[in-house]
Amino acid sequence: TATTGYVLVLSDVIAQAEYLASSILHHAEEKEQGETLRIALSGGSTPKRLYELLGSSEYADRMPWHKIHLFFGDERMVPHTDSDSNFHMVKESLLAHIDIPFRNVHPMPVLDDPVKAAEIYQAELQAIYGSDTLQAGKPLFDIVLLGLGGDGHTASLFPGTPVLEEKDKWVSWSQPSDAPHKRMTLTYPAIASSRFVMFVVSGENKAQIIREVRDENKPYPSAAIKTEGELHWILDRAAGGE
Ligand SMILES: O=C(O)[C@H](O)[C@@H](O)[C@H](O)[C@H](O)COP(=O)(O)O
Repeated sequence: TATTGYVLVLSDVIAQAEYLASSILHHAEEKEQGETLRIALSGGSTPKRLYELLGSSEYADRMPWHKIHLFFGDERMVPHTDSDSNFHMVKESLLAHIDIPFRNVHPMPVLDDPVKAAEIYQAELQAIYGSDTLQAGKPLFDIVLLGLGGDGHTASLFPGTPVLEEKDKWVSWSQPSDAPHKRMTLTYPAIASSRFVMFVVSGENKAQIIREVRDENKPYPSAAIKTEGELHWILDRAAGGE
């Protein structure tokens, strides 16, 4: 079944972050008492502005953080204190500024053995999901935020890496040829078990790859992203063009 969704081009990265923050607030407020909103956060530089906005006076006290669980779509296998760590970036830009229950934040574990680390994170997801198998109609995530690399990668699903073939595991790892660190990542099946996948991409330097992924459907890892729900592209004008 074709994935439904839309492309939204906002005037700039500020409007892009505002749109996403208000969208996340809307989805959180929709949740009944006792229900939770599960968000898989993306790493890299683009979403930092959104995290800073969610951690700012404009949103920090308005968000029902007790209802929100934050997961990671991927991670660099470096200590969480390292400046290359996605957890570190999220901690600095968001977690340090909000009052969210500790148990609602789910960083990817970083171990020397990435296979073990992936198993631990999968077990954590399965415990929260309440089953070891993903079920149609029961999404693991409400929202999965994804970025887009110049080589067409997303999360840590890099071109030519074995993790692209993963059909069962929810979490796995990869060693991209040109990336300094091993990576841990959600797999296609885990990302697909979602209500909303939102590609958040900005900057003129991404305009070409977006066209190739979206319009020319070139076989990039990001072009193979599927979701049970809706797939949206939330772009700034520089990336999305007119
Ligand atoms: O850990 C990461 O690096 C990301 O999850 C990765 O998939 C990122 O989203 C893209 O590389 C885009 O990165 P920028 O936003 O920095 O362009």
